[in-house]
Amino acid sequence: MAIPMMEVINVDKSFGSGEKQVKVLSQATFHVKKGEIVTLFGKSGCGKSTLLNILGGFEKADKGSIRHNGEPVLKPTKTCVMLFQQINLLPWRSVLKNVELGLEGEKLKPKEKWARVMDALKLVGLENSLDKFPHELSGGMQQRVAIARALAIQPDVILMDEPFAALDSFNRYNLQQELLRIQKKKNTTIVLVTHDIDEAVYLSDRVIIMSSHPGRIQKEITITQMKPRSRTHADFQYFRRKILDEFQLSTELIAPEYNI
Ligand SMILES: Nc1ncnc2c1ncn2[C@@H]1O[C@H](COP(=O)(O)OP(=O)(O)OP(=O)(O)O)[C@@H](O)[C@H]1O
Repeated sequence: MAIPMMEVINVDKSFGSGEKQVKVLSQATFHVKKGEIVTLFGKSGCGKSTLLNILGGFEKADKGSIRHNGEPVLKPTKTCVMLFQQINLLPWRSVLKNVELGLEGEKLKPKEKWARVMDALKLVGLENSLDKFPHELSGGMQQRVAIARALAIQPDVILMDEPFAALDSFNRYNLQQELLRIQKKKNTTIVLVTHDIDEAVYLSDRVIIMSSHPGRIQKEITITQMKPRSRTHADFQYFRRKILDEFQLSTELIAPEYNI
């Protein structure tokens, strides 16, 4: 059997010490295959971001192991990049320079660097906005720049922590659609954190449901509806309901935009 792209095995994590110690993750185990979009889904505070940070090597697990292509993850690397809800563009750098930032420190010939940056910018549809500065862009466009910066690095895995949460629903829907297009083209592996049920069902191949206090993997739900998915299709509603059922939320609550 092929080695999964990412493996999380029996991960425990606590914060604080003594009486103030709080166990945030317990025995978390899951894997992500190449080219999959896997979403960590659960209530606020259940440990989704902590688990994502551990996957990226930004936090250390107390117990258990994280493997990327079979190798232990001990620190952040450029093979696994993180995209945050806060977009973190440098305001004094143009779109082009912000995307180039991801390649700083890499030994690339100028021509190769240009090709990578332009390829990424074309993928997000910003190849004609090279000289614009972040304040001249909408929130959605800024997040596209951040996605281009991540893509230019050509990572194996992109970790996304609620990347579209700050956007209005039009921009969010648009970018979700764009993300699927880009992901399909590059067969990128994505691990996403969200508490937006629509986003989880629209994007994911698998949704990993987490319970709280401490965070555990409660269930994995494979979303078998064909992509691109219609949000109004009965199958889409079926998977939303299936996720809501995990939280014992009644079916009356399955209105669009419902967030856990
Ligand atoms: N560095 C830290 N030090 C102490 N406690 C922390 C730290 N990071 C997270 N926590 C605590 O761990 C718990 C899980 O936090 P985490 O951010 O992983 O949850 P989450 O599921 O991503 O929440 P949300 O959906 O609200 O972002 C929370 O109770 C949080 O306060």
